[in-house]
Amino acid sequence: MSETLVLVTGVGGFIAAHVADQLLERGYRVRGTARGPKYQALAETVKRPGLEFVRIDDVATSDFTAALAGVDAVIHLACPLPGRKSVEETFSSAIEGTMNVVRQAQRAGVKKLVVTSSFGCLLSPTHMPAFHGLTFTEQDWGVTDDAEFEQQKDNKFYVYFTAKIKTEIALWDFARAHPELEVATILPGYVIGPYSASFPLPADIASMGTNDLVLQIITGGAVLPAPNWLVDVRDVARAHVLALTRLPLGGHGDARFIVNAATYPWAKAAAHIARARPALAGRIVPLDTIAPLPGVLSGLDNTRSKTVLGVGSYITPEDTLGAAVDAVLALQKHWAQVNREIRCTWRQGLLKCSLGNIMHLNIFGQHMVVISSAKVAKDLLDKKGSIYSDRPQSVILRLCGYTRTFPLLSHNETWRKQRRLVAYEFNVGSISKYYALQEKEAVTLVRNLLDNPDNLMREIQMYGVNGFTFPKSASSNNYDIRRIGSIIMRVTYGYQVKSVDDRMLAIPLQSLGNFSKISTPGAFLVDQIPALQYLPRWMPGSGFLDKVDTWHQMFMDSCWDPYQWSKTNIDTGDALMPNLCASIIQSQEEPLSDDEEAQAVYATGSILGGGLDTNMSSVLSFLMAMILYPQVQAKGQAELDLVVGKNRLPELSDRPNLPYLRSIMAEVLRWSPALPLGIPHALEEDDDYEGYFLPKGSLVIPNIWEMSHDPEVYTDPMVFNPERFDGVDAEMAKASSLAFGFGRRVCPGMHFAEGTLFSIIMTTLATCDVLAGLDENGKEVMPKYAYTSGTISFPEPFPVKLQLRSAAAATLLADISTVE
Ligand code: HEM
Repeated sequence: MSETLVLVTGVGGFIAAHVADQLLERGYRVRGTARGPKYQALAETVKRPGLEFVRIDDVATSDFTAALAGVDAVIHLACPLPGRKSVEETFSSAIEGTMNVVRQAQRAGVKKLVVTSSFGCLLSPTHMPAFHGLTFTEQDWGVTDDAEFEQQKDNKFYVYFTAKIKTEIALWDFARAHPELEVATILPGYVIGPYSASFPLPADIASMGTNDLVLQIITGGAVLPAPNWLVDVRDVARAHVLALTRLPLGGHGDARFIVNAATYPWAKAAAHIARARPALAGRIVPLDTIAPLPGVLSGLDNTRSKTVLGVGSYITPEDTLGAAVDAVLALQKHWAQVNREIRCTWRQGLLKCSLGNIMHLNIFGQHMVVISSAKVAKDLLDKKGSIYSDRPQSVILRLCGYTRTFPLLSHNETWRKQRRLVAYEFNVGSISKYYALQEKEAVTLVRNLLDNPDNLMREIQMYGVNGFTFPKSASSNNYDIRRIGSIIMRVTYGYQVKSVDDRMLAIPLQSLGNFSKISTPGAFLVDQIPALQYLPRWMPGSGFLDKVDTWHQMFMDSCWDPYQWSKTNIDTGDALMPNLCASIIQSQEEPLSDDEEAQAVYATGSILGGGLDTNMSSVLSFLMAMILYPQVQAKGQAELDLVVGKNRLPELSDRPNLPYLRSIMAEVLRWSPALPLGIPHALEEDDDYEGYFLPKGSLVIPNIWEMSHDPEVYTDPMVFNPERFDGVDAEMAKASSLAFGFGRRVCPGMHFAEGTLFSIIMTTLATCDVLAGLDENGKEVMPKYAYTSGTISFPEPFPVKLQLRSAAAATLLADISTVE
């Protein structure tokens, strides 16, 4: 064994472990640094001749005297990946961490230093040049800009790459001032591949390295629409070791090395995995939904890594991807074995994972906390509402205007103002004034469905698939599914929707459809690279900005037009009373200021967005459940016959006397929550929960579907079984409240929503049998429990048939006037 002792910082990390392996194979002695618990685990489990460990808790501030004793060379790799730390900590770990090690090494007389840098040090931290069809060489440098940084400091990638650029500059400045030092830097592309066989496997996603992107692809997550300069971790480790052996290599112009196998976009990687691993293909998002890159991808020139370092030929991207997929699959198996089951399925357009009750993911540097237990959701989102009530901010949604409405506003004063404006109108004490309206609209829905049952599913299909496009040929009466939209327009603005083409509802619906498309994770690169919003309109890749203009205009019209109509018509009597808009306007002694008026416009605009699809989804789930569980239907009808009789239609005032119907409604909300993953919250401060560290800025996703299907709480959770509540309202409330979210962001329309849903349940069951529809051959088609993806989830289309229970029921339905 060689006498040369190399200090490897952050030795448990993805690349560092391979570096240590390769050094040992070449006969070097290795001393690895690791932090507290990691140090303990390494010292106890990794026993190899020539390898020792030393504990360093904070690379930026710790004393390295003991670590550097007798050391001949340092390979410095320890650095957090994007988003793993706050801005200050990222800078401190990257710049101070590197300089602390380098300064102390120089003082200790160590001459040879190899430092891991990044491809990000070759270009601006905006990454715009990545799409300009260039070829980067080691002569290229990223330039940082303090003013731009101020604008971009919420962008984790920008922060990370700024820190890396500053680190490399500081390092080379120091090297120039200390010519006795022999320094080399390694600038790899995205590093993926197998894990070292001699070190412990990563304990969680946060410590997977960039293999988390591979995990994301094979578990149906979004495919990163970013340049992918791809390189195998074994080649990157080899380059570090070769650089060490080749030192001295000259000044910074000569001793930087791009280490990269190929330019291989993530979409191509996804396509390759789908082809090479057919068993995984079904898990990968449909390839045609992956957003195209916004320009011509630039390349990295790796010539010098071959000619100067002697890397020779790189492992091919296909082999690297194969090894990375195997590594990730093995890791999942390993995690499962250590009794922490990981279940990842692509269902609702978002990564839905559960690892025990709470799971921390790090995806493209964005921390995500997925909560799958009602208790944890309440502990965090309810009890610690002061720090768990923010919303993640999306550039594309802001550009289109949607973040003006309070469901998407940050947890700030404007959100508070808007929420207050609607809270009173929809609180449990105020909503009874809308009961009559909800009852009438339920009657109209049932009547229209009896006349033409096909409408419901045909239109729902168009909503789900095309994003709320209206059928061009729909006749003016066929707007059953918009019955709920009609209720909301009536309640919010006092506006009676006149026909299927009524612009006052059609525009908001189209705007909602746009929202659905725009908010799909990963759909717009500008969310990853915010600088794209400033692209000049003539530039390739700026086409999305024209669409943004159209969507923005439609969003503004959808909020302002109905508001203006309502405001103008309060006094003419055309606006039907009561309505939310009138309540807001009339409750003010003075005319609203411009800002107050804008808040009223966006608060009322939020109601249609919040209350339409959610309620529609629940109504469809109710109809599906009635077809699949006829015994439940019969029991509900029996209760109605007993309590209400057959001589009148039920009313919302009957609700207290209809416990079985109440449990049907609770079971609908539990069985098929309309927002299976809720709306993500964002964490405003670092938090600790039962040993988990949850970093500030994390996206907190309440996995409502999992909570509502927890087998430990709900026996046979997939079975629609209202009996599970034993008629106890508190048990029903526990289940149904999950569907409406948590904490300060809890759905403000929940009582109103329950009124609408209950009206439809009771009117349908009192008058009709809900039966399976027929296919073109006259055969019954039983619905399947299958739901569309998207934030709000609908049952996949299924045919339904309503059949009048009696002639008396027909008379009762016909007798109700629906004209106000
Ligand atoms: C079955 C029907 C409904 C369901 C399942 C539902 C569910 C939800 C959920 C899960 C949230 C997110 C809560 C969170 O962030 O933790 C939410 C928010 C919201 N809902 Fe509902 N909702 C329904 C009906 C309605 C109705 C009828 C309205 C309006 C009258 C409405 C207005 C809103 C608004 C404005 C928000 C945003 C609240 C905020 O961010 O402060 N929802 N809803």
